[in-house]
Amino acid sequence: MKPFVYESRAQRVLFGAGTLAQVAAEVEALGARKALVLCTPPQRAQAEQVAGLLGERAAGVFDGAVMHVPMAAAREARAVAQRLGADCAVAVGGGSTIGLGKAIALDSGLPILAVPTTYAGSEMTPIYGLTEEGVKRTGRDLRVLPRTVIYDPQLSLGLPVGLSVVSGINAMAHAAEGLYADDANPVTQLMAEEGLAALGRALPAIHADSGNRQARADALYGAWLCGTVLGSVAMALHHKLCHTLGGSFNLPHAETHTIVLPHALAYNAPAAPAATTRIARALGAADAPLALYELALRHGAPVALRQIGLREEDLDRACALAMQNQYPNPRPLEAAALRRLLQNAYDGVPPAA
Ligand SMILES: NC(=O)c1ccc[n+]([C@@H]2O[C@H](COP(=O)([O-])OP(=O)(O)OC[C@H]3O[C@@H](n4cnc5c(N)ncnc54)[C@H](O)[C@@H]3O)[C@@H](O)[C@H]2O)c1
Ligand SMILES: O=C(O)CCC(=O)CC(=O)O
Repeated sequence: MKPFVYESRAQRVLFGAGTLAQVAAEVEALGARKALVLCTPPQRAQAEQVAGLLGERAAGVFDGAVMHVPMAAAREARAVAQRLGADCAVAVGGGSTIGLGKAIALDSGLPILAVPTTYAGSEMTPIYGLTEEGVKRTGRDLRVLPRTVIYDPQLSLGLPVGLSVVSGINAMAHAAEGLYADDANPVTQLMAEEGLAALGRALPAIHADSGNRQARADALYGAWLCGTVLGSVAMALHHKLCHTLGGSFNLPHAETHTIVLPHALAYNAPAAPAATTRIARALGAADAPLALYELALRHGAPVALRQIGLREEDLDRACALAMQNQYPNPRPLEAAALRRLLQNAYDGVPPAA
């Protein structure tokens, strides 16, 4: 075994059906007295329920979370938190809502308590993303890492099946890329394989029955592990492509991950054979990129960028943007090969190296 560094993160995690009932005690344990509850507009009722559980510890509900965290939304949320005298943010929702909490914490140091209701995994990372003037900027800062996470699978029962599948594959992307990260280590690789296997089992079961509580719990467990991997090691080509496509062309995040992942893995497979074998093993498949393509196709997820609103004439600009400020990647980025990858993802054909 090669020498390595593993940095653990200080977070408190409550996992299991009914754990949301602990939210007020957990806010108190953070030493906070006024929590601003964050959500998207469609999740306002869920956020109001959490505010009800918080009682007098609730400063209010702010429902301005938007995908890719536009700077304007971040500024508004920061101003509301300040105006209401909030000393804590409780983010009830997916990556967009947790991302809004991170935008507040980055500015103010306010602690975040995350209640994830999708499988994006943001609650386990010190990574934030902010979008301004059509460019998504990401960074790492320990101030944005949620201090407490409540994984209550009951809250994800209402996540539509389509969103559940793409969100789960978003999490799987964190683990898959984590397996070939240049700073990967045996501990994160163990979590990555376990996370991939848990989601590989859970997503078909949720597709068959969205009310399957065991599958909902498995998916959250997988999201936890995959998110931890993302938060611990470097991202590579796949995440760079998704951030470019999401931030510059306003494509939906989890769907973009779902479509790009098989193609990014096929691009990297010749340079990362051990990681590719481990992904396949976790999924019980012979061919990792194809297994992920089929997981999406068989469970009703989009497999083509043209299906989610990208225009073919945007592919050249997407390729040029992805070549800028590259993330470390096992296979060097070649513009012509990357352009082919994007064309394949646009057309929705099976992945090819
Ligand atoms: N920083 C990180 O580590 C990290 C990791 C992953 C994703 N992200 C970010 O997260 C964002 C995407 O997050 P997402 O894919 O979770 O989507 P999202 O948070 O935008 O949620 C998608 C939609 O589903 C709704 N929803 C969420 N949970 C629901 C539930 N249980 N029942 C019914 N509706 C529900 C939301 O209100 C929203 O309308 C992107 O901006 C992405 O960049 C960040
Ligand atoms: O937008 C962010 O917060 C960064 C997203 C990220 O790094 C993980 C992802 O692309 O799913």
